[in-house]
This record gives sequence, C-alpha cells and structure tokens, in this order.
Amino acid sequence: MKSLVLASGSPRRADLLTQLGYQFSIVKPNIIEQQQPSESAPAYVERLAREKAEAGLQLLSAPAVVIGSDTLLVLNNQVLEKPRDKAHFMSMFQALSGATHEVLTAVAVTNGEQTRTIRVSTKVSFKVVTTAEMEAYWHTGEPADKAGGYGIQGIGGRFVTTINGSYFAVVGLPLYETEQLLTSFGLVSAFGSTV
Ligand SMILES: Cc1cn([C@H]2C[C@H](O)[C@@H](COP(=O)(O)OP(=O)(O)OP(=O)(O)O)O2)c(=O)[nH]c1=O
Repeated sequence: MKSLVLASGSPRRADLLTQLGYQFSIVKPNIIEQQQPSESAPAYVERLAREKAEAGLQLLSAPAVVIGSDTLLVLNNQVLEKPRDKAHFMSMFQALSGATHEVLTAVAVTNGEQTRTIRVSTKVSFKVVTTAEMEAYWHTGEPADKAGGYGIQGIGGRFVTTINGSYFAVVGLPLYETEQLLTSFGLVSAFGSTV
C-alpha cells in the first residue's frame, strides 16, 4: 500500500487526519493563493486544494498518495481568506458580524496518475460583534492564521450562533468526505473502513 502524505502546514489538518485514524508524513508546499478574475469561489477553493496536493507530490522522491486542502469564506459573493493585518481583520469582522457566511473547504487527493477533489459547503451565522470584542479577539493572536480571521474550535466559537453543515470542514478538513476520498485510493483508516 502507498504511504499517505499530508501537504499542509496547518496543525488543525494534521490533528483531524490523525483523528480519522490515518498515519502520514507531512510536506509543506508553497502555493500562491490568488483568485483569478473570472474564477468562482468553488472553482478557486478546489484549484488550491488540487495545487497543494500536486505540489506536495512533486516534493517527494517515492510514490505516495498526497492530500491537500483549502478553506475560505464567501460573503456577499466575495472571498475572504486570512487577514493580512489588524485593519483587514477588523473590516472582515464588521462584515461577518450579525450575518451568515459560507465556508468552503475543498480536499484533493492525488497519486500522480489521477487527482480527485471534493468540496463541502457550510453555513455559519455570527452574532453581532462589537468593535471592543473584535479588538480583544485580534489581540488573542487566534485570528491571524485562519480564514475569515476566526477559529470556530477556539475563542472564535463564542461568536457563532448557528452552523449548518460540517463542523470539521470549517476547522479545515471534513472527516466523513476525507475518509471517502482516501478509501477510493485504497487507503484504510486504522479504525477500519466505514464505506
Ligand atoms: C473558518 C476557520 C478556519 N480555520 C483555519 C483552517 C485553515 O488552516 C485556515 C485556512 O487557510 P488555508 O489556506 O486553507 O490553510 P493553511 O494555510 O492554514 O494551511 P495549508 O494551506 O498549509 O494546508 O483557517 C480554522 O482553524 N477554524 C475556523 O473556524
């Protein structure tokens, strides 16, 4: 059986893949994340996941199955990624406050011969967040490396009123769909197959 490699620098993704019962090593490919002018958000998130998996495979010398993933937010037809700085975070959070946004996560798996991609959409609603709350949240350091500037699994969970979809996809890797995809490449979890 080919070995599994996670192409990601995200500690959350490593934790979630471990939670699924897979053993894997990690590579960290460098991908330029830039949405093309005519590219839809679903096409963009899928492309990034695919590019991460395929660039990860290029870094290896032995055959492997490589998994890559990307998470972004969509609000009013606009893609929100990680905050560049505090001002960017504050403007993103003004827009998220009291509103419902969509979190898109794509997962791509490649073995060099073929690449398969899945995409999961989750609706997340926020309470109205005051400027003081935003300021305090920024200073916790949690927002900086997260799409939309929040972590639902951390302090950011206090802003979430409802979620409709996959919690794990919001954190960075949808468990059910990821296992389906890995199983289709012949990789079985240490906990056995659920498929
Ligand atoms: C919305 C949300 C995002 N996130 C994280 C998941 C992703 O790590 C990150 C989105 O950025 P990504 O560009 O998808 O991932 P990354 O740069 O962290 O890691 P890599 O590309 O190397 O795999 O935001 C949370 O942890 N919690 C949340 O609630």
